[in-house]
This record gives sequence, C-alpha cells and structure tokens, in this order.
Amino acid sequence: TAPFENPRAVVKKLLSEAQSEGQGATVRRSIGRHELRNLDPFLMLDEFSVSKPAGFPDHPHRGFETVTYMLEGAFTHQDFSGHKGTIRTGDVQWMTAGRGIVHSEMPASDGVQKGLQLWINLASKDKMIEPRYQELQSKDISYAEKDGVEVRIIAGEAFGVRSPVYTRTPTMYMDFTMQPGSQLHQPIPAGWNAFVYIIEGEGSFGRKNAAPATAHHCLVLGTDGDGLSVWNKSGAPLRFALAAGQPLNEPVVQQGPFVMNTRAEIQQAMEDYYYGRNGFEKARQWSSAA
Ligand SMILES: Nc1ccc(F)c(C(=O)c2c[nH]c3ncc(Cl)cc23)c1F
Ligand SMILES: [Fe+3]
Repeated sequence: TAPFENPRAVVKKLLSEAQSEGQGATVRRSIGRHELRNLDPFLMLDEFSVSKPAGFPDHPHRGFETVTYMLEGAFTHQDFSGHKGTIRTGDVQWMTAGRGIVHSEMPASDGVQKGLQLWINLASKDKMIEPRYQELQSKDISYAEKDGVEVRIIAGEAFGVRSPVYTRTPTMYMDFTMQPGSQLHQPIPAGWNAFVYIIEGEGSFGRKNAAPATAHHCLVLGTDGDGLSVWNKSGAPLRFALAAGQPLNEPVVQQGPFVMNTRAEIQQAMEDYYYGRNGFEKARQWSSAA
C-alpha cells in the first residue's frame, strides 16, 4: 500500500535480555519484563534458544493462549491429554490453554532450537473454555510477497491474504522479511496495541529517517495512526515479527503460568492444579515421558 498519512510512532524501544526459565533454558524476554508489563492483550514475548537437555518440562497454563513459532530447529510438546506433536522451522503452535493445560515443551533435535513464544490474554468470558490447539506447518502458513517484502501471516491479514487461524482475542501476528531498499506500509486496526520484535538485520520504523533498530529489540508502537511503516535502508535483509491486538481492558492478575482477573481466581487456579480439579483432573496421573 502507499505510504500512510499518519504512520504509528515508536513510543518505546526495549532490548530483550536473557533470563533463565524452565529447566536450564535461557529466554530473551521483552514483553513481560517490569519495563514492559502491560501491552494489553499481550502478556509475554520470549525469544528462546535452547539446547538439549534444557527445556520446559511439565508445567501448567490457565487463562490465556501461547503461540510458539519455531525460527530454527524443532520442539516436541506433549500434554496431559496425550496430545503430542513436534513443531519444526517455520511451524506454529497456537495453544488456547483456557481452563487448563499441563504440558512439556522440549528440544526435539540436537543443536540450538530457536523460536518465539507469545502469550496472549483471554477475555474473562473465555478464560475457562476447553483447551484447544491450532497447529500450522510451515508449508500451510499464509504467505505473500510484494516489491521485495515477504510476509508469513500467522494471524490476521496482510497484502490481501488472510490466515485461517481463529483469534478469540482479535489479534494479528506476522513475520516480515524485507530486502534491502524495500519499504512496507502495513495497516493496523485503530485502537489495537502493537509491537515489533526484530529478529535479524536493521530497519527504520515509524519514520524514514528514524535511527535503525536492530535484532533482539522490541518496539512498542503508539496507538494512533494508520499502521506500521518500515524502511530497510541497510544492505542486508531485515526480518521482524509484527503483532497487534485489541485491548481487553480487564484487570490482570498473574501468578506465573496462571493469568486471571482476580486474586481469588488465581487462588482457585493454584488449588485446582494442586488437587487436579476443574480442568486439571488429568494432571493427577500424568507426567511427560522420561
Ligand atoms: N516453568 C515454567 C513456568 C512458566 C513458563 F511459561 C514456562 C515455559 O514453558 C516458557 C516460558 N517461556 C517459554 N518460551 C518458550 C517455550 Cl517453548 C516455553 C516457555 C515454564 F517452563
Ligand atoms: Fe508452556
């Protein structure tokens, strides 16, 4: 599309920093750090790079969705219902935890496995729905290319192409690769919170003469404006994820992997998990294979 009258500005820039998570794993967290707590409906964005034997062994989730996007390598996930699968480079697992999931997420091959895990909050009315998966193989992910810009559309619409993923909390999530000299003007629905996470290369976001932002940076966009404008004035490809979502405007009470609206509901979630009730029944007998 043509340049915007009013492209959204970059209002915050944060370098993701390594921290330990799971068992022996290191993640570079941006959203979810205290400097970037609330980007409603987004709760967390981790850039993970994990090698065996490290990983994310058996753990619960309630009240939100996790979207795992493999950048390199393979991860095997298995849950307490016997649902098991391996996601490889370019694949996506969109998991709606709802009332409760207990699963493990472990490297499936040798070497370093890299990817992004995004946590999207669910509205109060959806927090206790039955868990559900939407799994996309790389070859099935909507793809479009135009004037030196490629896009892989995990959720939402770009270049006139829409992803089949159903987003309970209205969300767009896409992976752009921009060749040197290319520019992008991607519409973002009014009022949605939006951010960019740079995976590789450098680019000018929001304004053509903006200082280039580089890999491992999360850029929060202002809420007013027509959408995201980007220029790749470097000599190398620029790759980044763009995510935007409709704010839920509800209270958030989080205790690790439980995200509800009140402290009482968090207390309930912890008891349900401990006693194996209200969606955690299968947690009583289950542990991931060796
Ligand atoms: N103990 C504990 C507690 C809470 C968690 F969320 C996790 C967890 O699973 C992850 C946190 N970042 C992540 N990035 C990528 C992947 Cl594949 C998994 C995770 C975990 F392990
Ligand atoms: Fe998990």
